[in-house]
Amino acid sequence: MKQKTFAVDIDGTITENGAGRINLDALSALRHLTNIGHNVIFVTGRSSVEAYLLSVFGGTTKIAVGENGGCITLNTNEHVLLGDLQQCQSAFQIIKNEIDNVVEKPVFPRMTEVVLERTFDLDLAKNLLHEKNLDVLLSDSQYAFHINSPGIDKGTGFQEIMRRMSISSDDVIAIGDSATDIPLFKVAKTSIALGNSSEFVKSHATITTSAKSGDGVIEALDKLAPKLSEV
Ligand SMILES: O=C(O)COP(=O)(O)O
Ligand SMILES: [Mg+2]
Repeated sequence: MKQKTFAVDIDGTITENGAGRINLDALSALRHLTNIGHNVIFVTGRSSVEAYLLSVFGGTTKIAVGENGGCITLNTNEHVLLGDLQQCQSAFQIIKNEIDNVVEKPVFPRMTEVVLERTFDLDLAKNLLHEKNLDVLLSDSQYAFHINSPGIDKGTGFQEIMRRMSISSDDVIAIGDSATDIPLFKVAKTSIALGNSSEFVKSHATITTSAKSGDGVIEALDKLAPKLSEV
């Protein structure tokens, strides 16, 4: 069996969005895939350190993409910064000064991006930054809004891992729930949108599940099981 690489979102995929509680059956299924020789790599808007720690405690592949693609954690002391924090902070100041209710979300420290509460009109902020010729990226993970550097998203962040690990997109299976996962779907031959995804997100995936979040992960892996024997 050829080794597959699962690129797995966290919030809303293996957790219930907002609460952050892990679906243990889903994590157990991902650990099993790792144990039989596949890669299982978290790709999230959370910090890359949180994702790396989840891989350690969860028993999956010990490398992680965090900050919505802006940062890769390779081990406890090695982080690859793909985004530019200053650039994102400048954009944050601009929208904060001109739009009401633009506030930072209390999250673990970020090295490359700004994370905001979902308390303002994101399209209004996108238009404002476009008028000022600031091409940072604004996105909504359903858990938070993110300001990332131009060209930085989960797809480009994961492609850096694919390059480092010589992983072909033919062997990538992406699993996610929100708009921030669409760039990740695009670098994977197989992509899974969970039942809690919007119709727009589902339209970008090759597989959709009826079950939501972690239960949807299990549903999808059950569907793929015949193709996923030991490596
Ligand atoms: O947006 C976040 O910070 C987390 O969300 P994600 O794990 O679904 O990317
Ligand atoms: Mg998510």
